Amino acid sequence: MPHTMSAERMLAKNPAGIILSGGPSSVYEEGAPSIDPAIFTAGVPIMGICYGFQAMAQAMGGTVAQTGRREYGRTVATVADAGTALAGSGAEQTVWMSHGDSVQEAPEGFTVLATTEGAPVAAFENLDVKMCGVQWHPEVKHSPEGQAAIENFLYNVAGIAPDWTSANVIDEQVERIRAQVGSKRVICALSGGVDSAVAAALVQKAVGDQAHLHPRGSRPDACGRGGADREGLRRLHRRAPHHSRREAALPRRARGRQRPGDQAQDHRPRVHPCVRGLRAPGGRGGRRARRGRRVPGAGHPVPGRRRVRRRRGRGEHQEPPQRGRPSR
Ligand SMILES: NC(=O)CC[C@H](N)C(=O)O
Repeated sequence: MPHTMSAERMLAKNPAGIILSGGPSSVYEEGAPSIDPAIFTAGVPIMGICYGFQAMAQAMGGTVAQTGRREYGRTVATVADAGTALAGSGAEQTVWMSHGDSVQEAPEGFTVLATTEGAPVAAFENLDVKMCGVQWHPEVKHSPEGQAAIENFLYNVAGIAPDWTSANVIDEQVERIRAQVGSKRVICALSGGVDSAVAAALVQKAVGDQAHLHPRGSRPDACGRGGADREGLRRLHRRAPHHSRREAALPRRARGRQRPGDQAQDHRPRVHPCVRGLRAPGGRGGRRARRGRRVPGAGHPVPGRRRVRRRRGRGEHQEPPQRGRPSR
């Protein structure tokens, strides 16, 4: 979320926690990024990192100043009291620093957890208001215990359950698709790439026969440039009865009889007519489509007629065809 967002709008998203990130400004400068102070009294768990830590300190009544003791890079933090936010830490930990300002005094009610040479308050927490912060950067690999600090905030300060799995994501998306589609029907164009294949699989799982899958070529195995698993695409395709029926209604030559790689003989429609009808101005068999020009979203063009004819008529004495547009 941008720092300019009002607390009201942030809270409308029902956040389980907020992390205030770092940034190059100084909180005491005029025009420095500020956060709607109402966010600090809303009861939402908040973690501050570097600039975010300083912004939180200032907003909660602490002091921030430039100390002249800039710290950059690997730094040793002395952990006097690991508390909850640094639980699991030893008496010292290596952290990655990048700051010129420091929190001089922690806000009232906050426990100072760690210090460094350049930062008298390098980490603090107040579990009553579910807030904590660190002067260093736990989000980079160079802070070896940074991940633990972030997990401590999420699980133990904010109390968020670590129950995210990819299976949940599928169920969630399926539910959302069902709610959005209702009893309507869906056209799902398959490019042969991974994204559209995943989207198609989700749509089909959600609404079954209400989904009409349209691979870019007329056969599933003609799809794609090797991005998606071909067998998977074939399976998806088999489960889409509407496509087969639609395909059966196509003229035989449009159904794809050519050998792979035989471009000149490729009479397949560049996209399924249903999709082309939606996308291309002039629709099915339109002039733009036949000339071998690109129709937005219509896959690769087959060679234009003119080029095919030139090739056929080429004699020994003639110049070989030039790439690009033939000159007149
Ligand atoms: N990386 C940061 O967030 C820097 C914060 C602040 N500008 C400082 O130098 O202390």
